[in-house]
Parts: sequence; structure tokens; C-alpha cells
Amino acid sequence: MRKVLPSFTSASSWFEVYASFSTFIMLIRTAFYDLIPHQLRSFIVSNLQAFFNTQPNNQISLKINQFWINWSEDNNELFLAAQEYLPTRITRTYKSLRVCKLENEKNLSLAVDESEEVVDEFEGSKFTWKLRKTSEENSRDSGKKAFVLTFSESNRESVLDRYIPHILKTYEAMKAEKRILKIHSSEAYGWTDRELSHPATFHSLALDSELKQAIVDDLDRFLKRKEFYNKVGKPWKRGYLLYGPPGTGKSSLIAAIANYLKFDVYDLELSSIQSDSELMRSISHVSDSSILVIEDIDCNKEVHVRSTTDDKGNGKLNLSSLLNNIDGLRSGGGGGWVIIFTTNHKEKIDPALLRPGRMDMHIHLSFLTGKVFPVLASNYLGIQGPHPLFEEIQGLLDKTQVTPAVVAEHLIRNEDPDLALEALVQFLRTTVEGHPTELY
Ligand SMILES: Nc1ncnc2c1ncn2[C@@H]1O[C@H](COP(=O)(O)OP(=O)(O)OP(=O)(O)O)[C@@H](O)[C@H]1O
Repeated sequence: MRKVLPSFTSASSWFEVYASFSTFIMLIRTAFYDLIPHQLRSFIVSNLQAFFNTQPNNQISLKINQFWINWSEDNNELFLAAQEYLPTRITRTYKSLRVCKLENEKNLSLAVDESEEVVDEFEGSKFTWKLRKTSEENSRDSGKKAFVLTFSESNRESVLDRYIPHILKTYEAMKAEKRILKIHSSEAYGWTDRELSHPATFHSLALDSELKQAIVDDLDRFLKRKEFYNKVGKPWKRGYLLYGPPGTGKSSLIAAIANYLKFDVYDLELSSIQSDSELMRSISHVSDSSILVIEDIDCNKEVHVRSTTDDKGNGKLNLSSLLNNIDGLRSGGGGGWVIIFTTNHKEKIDPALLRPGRMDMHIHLSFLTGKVFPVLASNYLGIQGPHPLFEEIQGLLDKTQVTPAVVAEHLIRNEDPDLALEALVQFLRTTVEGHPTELY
């Protein structure tokens, strides 16, 4: 080794090394300018610049103020979105967080603290967020805040084109998840609302699994096709007809659809409406992304399907014109409506109303079958999995016609699952033997 490496111990040796290094650099420089054509030189220089620009010291910052103009009260939607989104990116490694339990929330709420930096990763790049006050303490705008988003210059385009849209989309999904649904009922003077607290979901519905899947698929298709409906100028709506005997789950299915779509329900009571114009006024107050329910259409004697006047010439409700007017209100997209009609007697409905575009999917809800009984046993008795009495109950159910509502009534009479099932067996035996006490 000694023989190969020169000794750098003396000052003159250092000088020699420096001199030969400078000569080498000069040589490279001359060769770069003399031998490499101008275009190639510019190409190399610009690529080297781009390479060094990606280094961490080339950072860009975006300031996302709470209010677009500080003294106004116009909330910046992006600030709100970041406020909701960032806590989902907080991992256990963070040292300073704000935490609270809100009255209407099941889980603890976390928030980014001003002293904390949140680093998010998106498409393999890092994005750093920090919350800051936008003005001095005691100033007119004190308390107003801004997020500062810092990222590498090389992500300049992806931030605006993809990262921020991704945050806004996540925020929309989180809002929908938390949304408290309402049921609006039509009254003579307008709509009144209350919280829709019906717990039904597709999971808790005792329905044939293929039928459930077909409904969910149809709803998913409806949700996905918003852009398409907008493009072709067709009303973004979907009509369902639910028919079957009372107590077979029509209201439960409506609630399950509302909970699935996160849409409010507008329950239109046709008997409380006196004329077409009143009907149209009510309909025009139904907000976007809602389910309009028109129950028992066959029973409502006031409703005429084709004519606008009754035999005595009085102006009455006309369902056909109602549906045409709904199309008018909905054309060009908007937030989308699901319209659900219910009836116990499908055969009494005018075929003109049954065609696709008005009632796109006809859903038959029927008596309880043995196959779906375990869903009710789980809903009402908390029985998960098989039970020794299931086989007999299922066999009896397949031999008779009992609605899910009647079976549900029997199940809730006794808190003890075994006793409740035994009582149900007794009841079903009597119905099968031809001595039904209550079928629906
Ligand atoms: N298919 C079902 N799955 C689960 N529960 C059901 C089903 N059908 C009925 N039930 C139970 O029976 C009760 C009454 O059912 P629901 O009100 O949904 O029936 P409906 O068909 O709307 O009756 P109606 O025509 O009388 O309004 C519900 O609260 C629910 O507990």
C-alpha cells in the first residue's frame, strides 16, 4: 500500500495534488466546450439542473387559509377537508395531538396540533402539513388559521391535479359516512322532518341473497352513472316498485336503501295533497340526493293515472303528469333521486306507470322462507350461526305463508332465545296444520 499511495504529509505534496486536480478540471472543461456540440451541451446542463431541483431544498409551500379572505366568513372547503383528512394520517408516532369525545360521535376525535407536523404519503411522495395561526394574538383576525402544505417542486403538478382532489374526495366520503339522515313527511303545509333512525341495512334484511345483491348492484350502477346522465341530458333518477303483502319488509328495504346511499327520505303522503299544483310544489322542495317514497299508490283513490280531472271535472292528482314533471325537474343531472313506489297490489297499477324509466326495477317482497330465517334470528335474538331448532322452523316456514313481520313479533316476545324459538315452533305448527291465528 505504501508504494502505491503517495505520501501527503508535506505541504508541497498537497500543492502538487491541488495543481494536478485543477489541471484535470480545466482539461474536462475545455473538452466539454470544444468537443461536445452546443445542443448536446444544453441538454446535459438542463438535465443536471432538473436533477438538482428535485433535491429537498427545492420545496414549495401552499398556504390554505381557513377563510378565503380573512375578514370574510367564507369557509375554505379545502381547509375543512384538510382538517378532517389529516387526523386519519396521524399515526402513533406523533407526539402532540388534540383529542376529544364529541356527543354525537362514537369514536374519539383527533386534531392536528399547531406544534405538530403531519407527513402524508401519496403516490410515493411525501407531503408535509403544518397548522399555523394566520395573524397575531389580539388582532382582529386572531384565532384564524391556515394549513401550510410543503412538498418537493417535482410534485408541483401532482399536488393540484391529483393530491388535492384526492383529499377533497376523501372528505366528501367522510362527510357522507357521518351524515345524519332525515325522513321528511308531507303535510298539508309542507314538509316536516325528523331523524331517520331506522337501523335496517342490507345485512339485516331477511331477503333472498340473490335479490339483495341485484338491488345493491343496481344502486351501485345508479350512483356511478351520474356523469353519463348529465352527458346525455337525461334525468339522473332511478325508480323502484316494491310490492308484496303488508309486513314483508317494504319500509325496512326503503330504510336499508337510504342507509346504503346515505340519502334522506321524503315520504309523500298523497292523501294529504289536493291538486297537481300542490303536488308539484311539494316535489320541487325535495332536495338532491334523496329518496322520494310514494306509498300505496294503488290505494289512493284521489290519484288518477291519465286524466287531470275526475268525473266531476275537479282537478285531481295525476300520477303520470307527476312523473313527467319529475323528469323535467331532474333533467340535466342534479344530485339524483331514487323514487320508490310501494303497493300491496301490483295488478291494480296502470301498466303505463310500470314501464322502465318510471319503475325501472320491480321488487317482489314475499312471505318468509326457511333459507333466510337465520337473519331474523340474528336480528332479534342475537343468534349467530346454527341452532338445534332451526331445521324444524325452516321446514315449517317453507310449508306455510307467514310474513317476516309476524315472525319478528314472535321472536321479540321472549328474551331467552331457546324459549322464543320453541314458541315460534308451536305457532308455526298450528299454521301448517291449518289453524292459523295470524298470518300477517
Ligand atoms: N324482510 C324483512 N327483513 C327483516 N325484517 C323484516 C322484514 N320484513 C319485515 N320485517 C320486520 O317487520 C317489521 C314490519 O316490516 P315493514 O314495516 O318493513 O313491512 P312493510 O312491508 O313495509 O309493511 P306495511 O306494508 O304494512 O307498511 C319491521 O320492523 C321489521 O322488523
